[in-house]
Amino acid sequence: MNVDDITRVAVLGAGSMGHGIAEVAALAGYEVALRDIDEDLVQDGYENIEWSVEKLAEKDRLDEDPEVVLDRITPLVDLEAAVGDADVVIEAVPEVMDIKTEVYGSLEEYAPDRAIFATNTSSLSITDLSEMTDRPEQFCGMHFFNPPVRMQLVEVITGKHTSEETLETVEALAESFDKTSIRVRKDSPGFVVNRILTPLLNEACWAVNEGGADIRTVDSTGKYDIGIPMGPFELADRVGNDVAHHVLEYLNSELGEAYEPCPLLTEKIDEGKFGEKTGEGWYDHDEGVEIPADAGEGAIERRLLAVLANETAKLIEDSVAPIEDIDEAMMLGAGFPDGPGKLADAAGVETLVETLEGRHAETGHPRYEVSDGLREIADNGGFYADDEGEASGRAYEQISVEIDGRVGHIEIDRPHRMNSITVQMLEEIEHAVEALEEDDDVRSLLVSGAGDRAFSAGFDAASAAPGSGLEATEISRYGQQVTGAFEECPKPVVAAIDGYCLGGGMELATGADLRVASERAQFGQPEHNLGLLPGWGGTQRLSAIVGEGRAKEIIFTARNDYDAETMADYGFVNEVVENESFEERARELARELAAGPPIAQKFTKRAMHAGRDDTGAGLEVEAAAFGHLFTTDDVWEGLAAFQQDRDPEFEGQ
Ligand SMILES: C/C=C/C(=O)SCCNC(=O)CCNC(=O)[C@H](O)C(C)(C)COP(=O)(O)OP(=O)(O)OC[C@H]1O[C@@H](n2cnc3c(N)ncnc32)[C@H](O)[C@@H]1OP(=O)(O)O
Repeated sequence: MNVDDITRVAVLGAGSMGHGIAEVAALAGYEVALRDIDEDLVQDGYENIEWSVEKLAEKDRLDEDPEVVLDRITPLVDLEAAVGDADVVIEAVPEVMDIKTEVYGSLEEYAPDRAIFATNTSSLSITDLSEMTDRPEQFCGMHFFNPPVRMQLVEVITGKHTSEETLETVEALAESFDKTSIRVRKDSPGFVVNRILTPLLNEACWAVNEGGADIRTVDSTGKYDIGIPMGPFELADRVGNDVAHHVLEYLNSELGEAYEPCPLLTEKIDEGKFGEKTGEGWYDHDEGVEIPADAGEGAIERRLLAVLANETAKLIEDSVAPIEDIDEAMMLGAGFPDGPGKLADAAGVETLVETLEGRHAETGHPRYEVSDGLREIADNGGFYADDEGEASGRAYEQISVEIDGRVGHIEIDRPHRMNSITVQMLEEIEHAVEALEEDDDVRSLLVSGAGDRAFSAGFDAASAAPGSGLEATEISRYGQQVTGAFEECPKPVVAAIDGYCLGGGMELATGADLRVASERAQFGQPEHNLGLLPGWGGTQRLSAIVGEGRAKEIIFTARNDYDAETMADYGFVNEVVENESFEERARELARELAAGPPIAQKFTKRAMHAGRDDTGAGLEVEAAAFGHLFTTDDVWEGLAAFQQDRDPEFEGQ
């Protein structure tokens, strides 16, 4: 079956995953049957979808009426009616073998022969499940992440009997759901994301169990030094300690003692402290979770990275997935800032091997045995090393650069985090602008954001940690320099703005000479919501374009929803273009400018910018203030409120 032949999708199980998957399928335009074993369960699932679809509409993220989406979903209890005419059946019933056996038995009886079966299991063998049916070649894993409507990743897992045609169709189906699929090429316990994430959580527990660390130190290391969105304990409380323990027990039974659950984790389970859902886990969630930004320890960082690297290498060695797919999966499925391969390369794979060897000598525990795969990767010079053993790494990791005729195109490329900007990305942008400036064949620059949700939502708030004012002043100065690089570039620069253009992202666009926006673009300088000020030139350069009155309005209101037409009225946006034709129009404009007179363009930019008041002095005050603000309680509050999705309460401290 081809993906174009699919019109009807049946989802079995209306729990949190089932109803989420049904919603995703309906949003993509499929007719969906949502089935569970009793009326109340199906109705609960359907009501959850109603709530979620309404939320999407409120956020302006629906192209059609919510009722139209909801009308595509039929809640049902009768299995035969649910699957009788289905092209694809996605099973998301509880992870209990007996329940699955019963479901697949009946399913085979009612579903048409053409139907593909896909299971959302996270911890059972795809091959075993496929063998419960008469169509194992039409059976594969389709593993979504929670909540499906928000999480970008789908692992498509092959079973022993799965045909290539089935895998390709399910991958295309995931794509039509607007998801990114990675193929798990072997039916291996935990697939990719859980296989890497759970040993990380386990290792965090072992670090505390051995008495050398407390949970806040470990979480501070994970969150602020490695840069994962939550500390390991914070994350375990979010996914549920019971869930993490269950996956570990499964890995332990299938793969051996290296996956022995840490006794401290087992204790939490015995005490019923499952995390957020029970109000208490590693943290007391009535009191809230506060993780210090500066309590990380290098030894713990190396230990966590070493375990990540070892697991990753085992998956590669076992042909479960190549490194590029593993890295992408961990970024999209677990919010890693970079994949484990990239993180390990940055830390030095050889160092991580030594860390594992040292811990193995000390404890004798099998989880520290260095896999053959990791040794080989270390010998080759890293996960992203070429055959000669030199780090080949792509020149850029967080942006992509291409030369299209006479236009140098820089694309900000972190769509899974709204193209938010890290210090590494600033370095890459600076390097790219310099390289394009020096390339005589390039006559104009175009800068845009990957995907259609954001040009950029600003500085990466997840990696920002209040603390050293001096460091923040430096980050501000550096951001000013990079956002100013467009201004100083002698060639004309066009910013192509689609989706959100906020904070540092808007400051980057401010540095461009012309701005083209899609109708759906949204602008703002929301830094005051975080207790900050626009620190990458926003207090200076925005006024030069829209005038001081408008600039103050934009900064003080801290809104994030200025629409493109309004920003065109304010003089910020030069052209607003229909969403569909926007990208082509931005390219066309960049091409037009590339045909202009380079010397006249260079001197025009220089003359116009030289005529401004003393922006240099203003930038210096901005950077000093930005640094000072990073030492205040208000920034703690602002960043915490963003991460916890609530309104901040500023005390002016
Ligand atoms: C000197 C420069 C300073 C600055 O630039 S300070 C930062 C200024 N920017 C902001 O304050 C904007 C922060 N972001 C937002 O308010 C919201 O996002 C949006 C309005 C842009 C979109 O909201 P929604 O449609 O509900 O999406 P979502 O679930 O919030 O975002 C999707 C994923 O993107 C991550 N993300 C968004 N913005 C940032 C950011 N600025 N830094 C780091 N991550 C960001 C989220 O956390 C989430 O990630 P997950 O799916 O893992 O939960």
